[in-house]
Amino acid sequence: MRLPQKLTFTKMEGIGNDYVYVWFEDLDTPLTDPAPLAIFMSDRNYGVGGDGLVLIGKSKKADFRMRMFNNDGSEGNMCGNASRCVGKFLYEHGHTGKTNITLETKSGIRTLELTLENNKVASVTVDMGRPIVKPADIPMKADGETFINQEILVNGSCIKGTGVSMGNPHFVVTMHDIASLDLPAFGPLFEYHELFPERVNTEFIEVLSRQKVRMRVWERGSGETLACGTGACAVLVACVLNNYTDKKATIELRGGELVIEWAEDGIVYMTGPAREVFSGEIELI
Ligand SMILES: N[C@@H](CCC[C@H](N)C(=O)O)C(=O)O
Repeated sequence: MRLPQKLTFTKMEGIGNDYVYVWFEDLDTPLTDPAPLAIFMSDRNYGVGGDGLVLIGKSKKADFRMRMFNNDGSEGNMCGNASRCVGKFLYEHGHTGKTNITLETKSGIRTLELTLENNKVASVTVDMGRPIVKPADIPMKADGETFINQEILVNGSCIKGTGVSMGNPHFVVTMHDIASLDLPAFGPLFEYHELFPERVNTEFIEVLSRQKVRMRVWERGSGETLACGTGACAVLVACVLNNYTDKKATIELRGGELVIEWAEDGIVYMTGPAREVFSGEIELI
């Protein structure tokens, strides 16, 4: 089966982390290799424009299924901001009337709890699963049970950071002034660092109080984005492990704020908004 000549899409954003969303009933056919489509759709000059592509479809294991691709075509196991947008898309585009939706992702089944205002989705709380801190499972080439505030050598400088996986790998680095950071120069040094065999998403943070942290992110496969939901969860977990914050805090990203809680059941919950920007039809070239 061939892809149709024209695809209907919806552009959505979760605190500025923008993806192109496409509904495919069956996510495995006819799209055997979504990477070129992700690169084309994300292109801000020749495509729709976004940080990547999100495919939504039916699932045999949960209510629905999501696959997400970065703008370089690589597939991410999980995407926090996209999962909130998927909840809004499914409800407002009439795919479900449920406000508690299970979503199959490459990192497991997640639950989306929709909060409605005037029958529109105002915010979504996502069960983001349990954080993984063992370096071998993040994955990170380091021994031991955790990697908390330990030094790594980056371009000749010793930099301390904490490794956390939220279904995808993150490295959290505390700094004094993240605003002046030259991320396009600095980010790739972490993304392609030999310590991370599957590359890494890196969060640069300033701890403002025990309930508030400011962050910027360099995402593997997409570069600097305005926000990263799994990144915000990894930041909260890293801050708790370092005793910088309480187990519930607001994470301030360039595109907006998320409330993250590492609850007593061991699960990390993320709450934030989702917004539809526009829908359209694009001719595939
Ligand atoms: N922006 C996302 C994460 C997207 C995937 C990431 N770049 C990866 O490859 O692991 C989020 O909101 O979590």
